[in-house]
Amino acid sequence: MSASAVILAAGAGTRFGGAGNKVWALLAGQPLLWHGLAAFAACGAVDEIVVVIRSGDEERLASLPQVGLPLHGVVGGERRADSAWAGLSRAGGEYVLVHDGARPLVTPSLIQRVLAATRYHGAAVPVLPVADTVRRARDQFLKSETLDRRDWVLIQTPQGFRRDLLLTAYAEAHHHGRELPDDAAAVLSLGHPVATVPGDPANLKVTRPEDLTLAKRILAGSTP
Ligand SMILES: Nc1ccn([C@@H]2O[C@H](COP(=O)(O)OP(=O)(O)OP(=O)(O)O)[C@@H](O)[C@H]2O)c(=O)n1
Ligand SMILES: C[C@](O)(CO)[C@H](O)COP(=O)(O)O
Repeated sequence: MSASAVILAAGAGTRFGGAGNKVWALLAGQPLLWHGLAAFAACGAVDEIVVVIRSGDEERLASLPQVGLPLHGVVGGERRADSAWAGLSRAGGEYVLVHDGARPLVTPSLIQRVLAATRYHGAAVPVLPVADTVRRARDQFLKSETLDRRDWVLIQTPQGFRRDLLLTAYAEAHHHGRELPDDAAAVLSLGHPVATVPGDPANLKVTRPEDLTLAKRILAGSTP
């Protein structure tokens, strides 16, 4: 049963600031994107990687050190969902794992965990419990509304799906003009269940500059 990884690297990196797309920022001497590619190659359960890049990044992608799996570069779109669709359209596996290129600390064991649950349930995502109180706030002041955190989880990637299911879900979402924060949202809107597996607190999304500092500390094995 073949599996493809679709790694999304076509964002603008607006919140990260600075020049260029954050997936090319260096972590331990290699771009953030490369670390994710290496983890998928090391997991031993994926047959190919589709890397979704911005137009103009083709040479940069080709110049990355090889990771030992076939890499196919495709150009992404304006929104994350557009890029996921572009990657999905190139993926050939029976199963697909869609991953943020901005999550460099994904591990082979997390990938294997997601893929095993995906094979069983058709759709699976890694999640973290919410440790802090979650309360609505506006204009720098708290509102009284507080969520029961036991009912909520934080969602990570990679998110795994049967490829035919995710293709149908994205086609439907596009047809209805739905905004999709992640890939699971498309599948959930079909009414299909999405299983959860334990995520990894270290699998952070590098969103702002301080996240890169944290990722460096985690990789160096020091206490954040
Ligand atoms: N049109 C887009 C938007 C996002 N992504 C990718 O999706 C992942 C998660 O997105 P996010 O963290 O929001 O990245 P950016 O869109 O680059 O950041 P920002 O929203 O701050 O501009 C990133 O790996 C990003 O490269 C993508 O491939 N195509
Ligand atoms: C897919 C995701 O990483 C799950 O937590 C998240 O939804 C991406 O959000 P972003 O605003 O595109 O960073």
